[in-house]
This record gives sequence, structure tokens and C-alpha cells, in this order.
Amino acid sequence: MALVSKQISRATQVAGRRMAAVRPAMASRVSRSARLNTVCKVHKICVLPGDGIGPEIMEVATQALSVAGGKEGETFEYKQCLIGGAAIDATGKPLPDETLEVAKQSNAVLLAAIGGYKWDTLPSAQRPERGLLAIRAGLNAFANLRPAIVPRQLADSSPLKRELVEGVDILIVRELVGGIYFGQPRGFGTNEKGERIGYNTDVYSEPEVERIARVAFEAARKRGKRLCSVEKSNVLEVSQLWKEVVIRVGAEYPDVELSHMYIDNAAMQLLRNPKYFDVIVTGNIFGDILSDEASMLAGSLGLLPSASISGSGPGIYEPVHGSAPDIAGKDLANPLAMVLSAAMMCRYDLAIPKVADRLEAAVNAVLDAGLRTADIYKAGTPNTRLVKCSEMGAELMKHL
Ligand SMILES: NC(=O)C1=CN([C@@H]2O[C@H](COP(=O)(O)OP(=O)(O)OC[C@H]3O[C@@H](n4cnc5c(N)ncnc54)[C@H](O)[C@@H]3O)[C@@H](O)[C@H]2O)C=CC1
Ligand SMILES: CC(C)CC(=O)C(=O)O
Ligand SMILES: [Mg+2]
Repeated sequence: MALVSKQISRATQVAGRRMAAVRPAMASRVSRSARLNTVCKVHKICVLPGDGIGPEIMEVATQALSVAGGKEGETFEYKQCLIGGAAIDATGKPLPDETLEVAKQSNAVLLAAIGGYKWDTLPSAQRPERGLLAIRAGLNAFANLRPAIVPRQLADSSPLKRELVEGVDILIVRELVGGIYFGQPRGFGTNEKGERIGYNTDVYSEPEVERIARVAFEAARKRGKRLCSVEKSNVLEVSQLWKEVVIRVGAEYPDVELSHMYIDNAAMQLLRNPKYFDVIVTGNIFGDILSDEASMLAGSLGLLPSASISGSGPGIYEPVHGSAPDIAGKDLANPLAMVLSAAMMCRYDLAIPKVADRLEAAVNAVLDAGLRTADIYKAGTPNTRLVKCSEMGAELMKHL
């Protein structure tokens, strides 16, 4: 248990310290927040449950956070706001102005997930996903840190062989507010043959690549000192610029071994030899895809947390997965990625690492106790028991 606890907190801690080192703005914010904590110990959290399984897993995470915080004398003031499909239904907009305002006034944002079948027929510009993109851009949360570790207890239930995944500890550093999800022009039109077309633009500026590269190099420096930059520079100009800038920034980090990989090969190597990777730095869409893929090393998307940080305002803490409409409302979701995202929030924005430690230790304890939601349950595995989301939550509280 202690080993796994260390595994989880190492993957999350390292990136947080790095961010503080990279940007003085964040360092001073953290220490200011720490100073304030010693006075009032009330942390203002903007809570965004969103859609699908979002409310179910958020319930578990906020309860766990309050209990863990209470043990350390920390208090949380939750302000729940609308985002995604729920916001469209209530206000017509996927990100109401009020939500962004509350987010900006908070110490951190805890977000579950958005989207669902109900809104799938809307034009893409009006869908719940735009609310997610808008809050990331609105808070300039450009560095999305996605630790992908394989807890010891789950090495046998992984879809891959135990020897391949045991001890895997990867940090994916994904650029989050640029690239093809944001590039202009985008839209629909007609080509010269009169045929309808849809188009998007994959674009990065040098400063955008430089700042995410620095975050990744700093993270690698404190971890295994290996950084792999993933792009498609054999075909794409945007990737050629990416590679050039990463190499240039790399000159400032001679202690970090830099490698380059095309995205197609990286997607394959992640399954063939995941232990090759220490820190991966990549653009918005490649990081999105690679992190979902990396979740299969442990066996479920329901295990991967993330932090999206700007360095000059509140960060957004959200699981890697989406709203899982196929299991929403059935009490089947795995809440652990959401709980671990809350732990990342405590470690980074709130500077209360002891609360993070408690949350992570509780996650390890329920895994040690053999509790498995359906996504990580493998029938026939000794000393394990299939549980619902709510039961996993109740067991977490006991261990807190
Ligand atoms: N950050 C966010 O809010 C994201 C939102 N989405 C949105 O979510 C909706 C569904 O998208 P999908 O492609 O189905 O991706 P998804 O990540 O929601 O689900 C993919 C698969 O993983 C399972 N899964 C996901 N989280 C789980 C959990 N905590 N416990 C157990 N199983 C879990 C789902 O049941 C599903 O079978 C879409 O509207 C999509 O746009 C997708 C990704 C990220
Ligand atoms: C729904 C998308 C906008 C984002 C996504 O899939 C992600 O951030 O993982
Ligand atoms: Mg995704």
C-alpha cells in the first residue's frame, strides 16, 4: 500500500513542484495561498459536476475532500455552477458567464465531465464540449498534466501482460489551449467542385510551444530525466515548428534526455513498451488521444486524474475521462479518477499536501481491500469484490 501510495503521489507531486519552479507567478500564488491558509483555512472551490456520470463522481469526491480536509483542519467552500449540457438546458449556453466568473474568483476548479447523447445533434459550435474548451481557454489552463500510473493492485487485471505494465509511471504533458481544437479558421464551407467541406486548423505559435516545453522539461528534470516529444513532423508544418522549438528549449536542459517520436509510432510504443516513457510532451489532440490510450495500461479511464494549470490563476482539476453516458445514472462509474483529481488540486493550487496524501492513501486502501467498480473488476481474481460507485465512495470515507 505504501509503495502504491508513493507511486500515485510521485506522479502527481513532481509536476506540481515543476510548475512552481517554472513560473514565479505560480510560486508566489502558492505561497500566498499557503499564507492565507494559515489564517482562515477556507478554500473556495468552483464545483462543476456537468453531465452524465459527473454528478455521481463529484458527490464522492467532494465528500471525500471535506472529510480528508477536516482531518487536517482545512475547510472548503463549494460553489456549484453549470457547465456543458446541463448549462445549455438551463441557460442556452455551454459556459454561462457566471460560471467563468465564479471560477476566476475561486482558488481552484473541480470539474467532473460534460457531454452526452442528448446534445449530440447540436451543431458543433453549440455543443457542451465548447463549454469545456471555453473554461480552459478562459482560465488560460495551458498545461494539462495527466499522470498515467499502474497501481500495483491492478497490474494483474490490466489488458496487457503484468511484466509490461508493472511499475509504469508516465506523465503526459499535453498543451491544452491551442492546436486544432482552437485553431482558426474552422467551420463548414464548399470546395471548388461545389462539395460541402468541414475544416479545422492545427496551429501553434513559438511562445505556445516554448511554455509547454518548459513545463515538460522541468517535470522530466525532477522525475526520470527523460522527455519524449510526440508530433508528426514528417508531414505537418505545425509539428516541424513544435520539434524545432522543443529542441531549442532542450538546450537549457542538458541533464534531460530528449527524444522525438511520431504520434503513430508513439501510440504503438505505448502498448509495446510503456516503460520506455517517463514524460511525454505533446499537442492538444495527440495528448487527448494518447492519454485515453495510456489509461488502458492500468485497465480503465476511471483511474486517471488530471490537472490543467496556467500558473497565474486557478487550475482546473478533472478526470481524463468524459461523461460516460452509457453508464450514467446506474451507479456504475468509477469515482477514483475524480477523487485523485481532487488530490492533485490539494497538492497544486491549494498547497495542502497532507490532504492530498490522505485522499491518495484512501484510494490505495480501497484497492488494497479488493474493492473494484465494474470497469476494473476481473471475475475470478481472488480477494476482490464488485462494488457500485456509491459503495466505493462509502468505503473511501471509512478509510479516511
Ligand atoms: N473532459 C470531459 O468532460 C470530456 C467529455 N467527453 C464527452 O463525454 C461524452 C462521452 O464520450 P465518450 O467518447 O463515450 O468517452 P467517455 O470517456 O465518456 O467514455 C468512454 C468509455 O469509458 C467508460 N468510462 C469513462 N469514465 C468512466 C468511469 N469513471 N468509470 C467507469 N467507466 C468509465 C465509459 O463508460 C465508456 O464506455 C461525449 O459527449 C464527449 O464529448 C469526452 C471526453 C472528455
Ligand atoms: C471533450 C474534449 C473537448 C476534450 C477531451 O476529450 C479531453 O480533454 O480529454
Ligand atoms: Mg479526451
